[in-house]
Amino acid sequence: MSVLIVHESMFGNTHEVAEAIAGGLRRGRAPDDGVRVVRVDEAPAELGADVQLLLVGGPTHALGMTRPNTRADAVKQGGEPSREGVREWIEQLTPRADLPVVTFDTRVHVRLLPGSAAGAAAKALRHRGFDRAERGETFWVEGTPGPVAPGELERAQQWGVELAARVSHGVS
Ligand SMILES: Cc1cc2nc3c(=O)[nH]c(=O)nc-3n(C[C@H](O)[C@H](O)[C@H](O)COP(=O)(O)O)c2cc1C
Repeated sequence: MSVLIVHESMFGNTHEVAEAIAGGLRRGRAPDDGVRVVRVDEAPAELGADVQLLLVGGPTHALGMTRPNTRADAVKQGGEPSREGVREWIEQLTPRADLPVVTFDTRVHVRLLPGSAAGAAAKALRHRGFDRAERGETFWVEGTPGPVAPGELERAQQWGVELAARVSHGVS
């Protein structure tokens, strides 16, 4: 089994979460099996046949996935520029209806602030033809630049362990 974790991150928080999930997946699996963490602007538009689980993660911007204007805003606030985001990647991705896909995101914990990049990405993936795409977890950050809130990286790692078990049992 090979797991591909495609993620977008402007201040590094979603990247830390992606690495923690990868750590959990590796802990839950044989050591030399493939778990790859890839930035969205280096991710392939065609997924290899070896990919048996796809995780897609990104920061929540303006209640959903990032857009060019929200990314420009993040860069003004000190974020790293990115050629494209999860939204644009999904739009040109060759669909695989059979592939289990689980999304995740990062957000700030503000009361009554709705919206999640994970929810929006799962919907966009299903619309694109990934019939098995589902919304996964949200991980909290303490402000726009971060850091990741206490305990969230441990929770991400634990989630990775659970995802590994799910796939290796063939349930997904
Ligand atoms: C332009 C912009 C819009 C944002 N909008 C939201 C939002 O609607 N809801 C939210 O919870 N967080 C929002 N945030 C905070 C981001 O979710 C936070 O910066 C992100 O989770 C950090 O992840 P990263 O380090 O991987 O970029 C916004 C941040 C920026 C820069």
